[in-house]
Amino acid sequence: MSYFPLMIQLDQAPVLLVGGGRTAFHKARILVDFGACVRVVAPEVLPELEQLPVQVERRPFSGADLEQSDWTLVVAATDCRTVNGQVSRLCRQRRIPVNVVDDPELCSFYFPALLREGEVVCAVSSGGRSPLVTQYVKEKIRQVLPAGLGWINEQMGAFRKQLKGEETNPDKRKKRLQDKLRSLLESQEHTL
Ligand SMILES: C[C@@]1(CC(=O)O)C2=NC(=C\c3[nH]c(c(CCC(=O)O)c3CC(=O)O)Cc3[nH]c(c(CC(=O)O)c3CCC(=O)O)/C=C3\N/C(=C\2)[C@@H](CCC(=O)O)[C@]3(C)CC(=O)O)/[C@H]1CCC(=O)O
Ligand SMILES: NC(=O)c1ccc[n+]([C@@H]2O[C@H](COP(=O)([O-])OP(=O)(O)OC[C@H]3O[C@@H](n4cnc5c(N)ncnc54)[C@H](O)[C@@H]3O)[C@@H](O)[C@H]2O)c1
Repeated sequence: MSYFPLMIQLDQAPVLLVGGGRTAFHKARILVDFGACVRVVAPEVLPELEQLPVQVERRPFSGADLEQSDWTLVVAATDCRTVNGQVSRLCRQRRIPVNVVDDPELCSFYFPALLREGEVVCAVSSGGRSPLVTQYVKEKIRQVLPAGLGWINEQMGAFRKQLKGEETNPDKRKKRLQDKLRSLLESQEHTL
């Protein structure tokens, strides 16, 4: 079954990251970028990972790490399939969403390919089949996005909030929103 693209608020969310190497660093940067409170548990931790705003515990993973069952997400990113598998199994028992970087079958969530323009976020997944496919689709989408989409989105958000208090007729409101978006897009084209 395909994975549902859930847009979840991760600001201040507790996330356990098991592993401190190259892939863990890659995942940590994404999680930190979305405001997560990441705890890294690994015997070795890359210096660049340690320099991120994360909490580091220099030791091997222990089942006790999952006793604190309020993890929003858990990522298993060690180079040991046995440990990654153990993390996945314990998380599933506790119904904690888990990502396993070396086995798509053990993931209850994937990291998508991401495009961000301000608060506009586009996420692509290949269903775990091929990250290169997600990268390809992401780049194709990037090519067709208008310049200044983040700014346009903010302008639309402010206008929509103002309109809610002014226009009670939903059809008229939608028409004015469509006109506003069209004018913002045209104004951006003129600035190119
Ligand atoms: C999209 C992206 C998000 C991110 O992580 O940021 C992401 N991987 C990215 C890149 C990438 N990963 C790998 C390569 C090398 C080429 C290749 O293997 O194809 C490249 C390309 C590169 O390096 O440029 C290696 C790799 N990846 C996985 C395995 C294990 C396996 O499949 O067996 C192996 C083999 C490990 C080994 O060989 O040892 C598994 C997963 N990788 C996923 C996500 C999840 C599926 C998402 C989906 O549904 O597609 C999933 C299932 C789990 C997860 O990690 O969430 C990010 C692109 C971001 C961007 O560029 O925008
Ligand atoms: N999902 C992806 O996008 C992706 C991309 C590349 C590689 N990978 C996979 O990621 C895995 C890790 O690759 P890497 O390059 O990050 O490895 P790495 O050697 O750079 O790092 C491995 C990390 O695992 C830690 N570790 C080992 N045993 C541990 C334990 N018992 N408890 C906690 N931490 C432990 C080590 O201390 C180290 O920090 C590989 O299996 C690789 O196949 C996935």
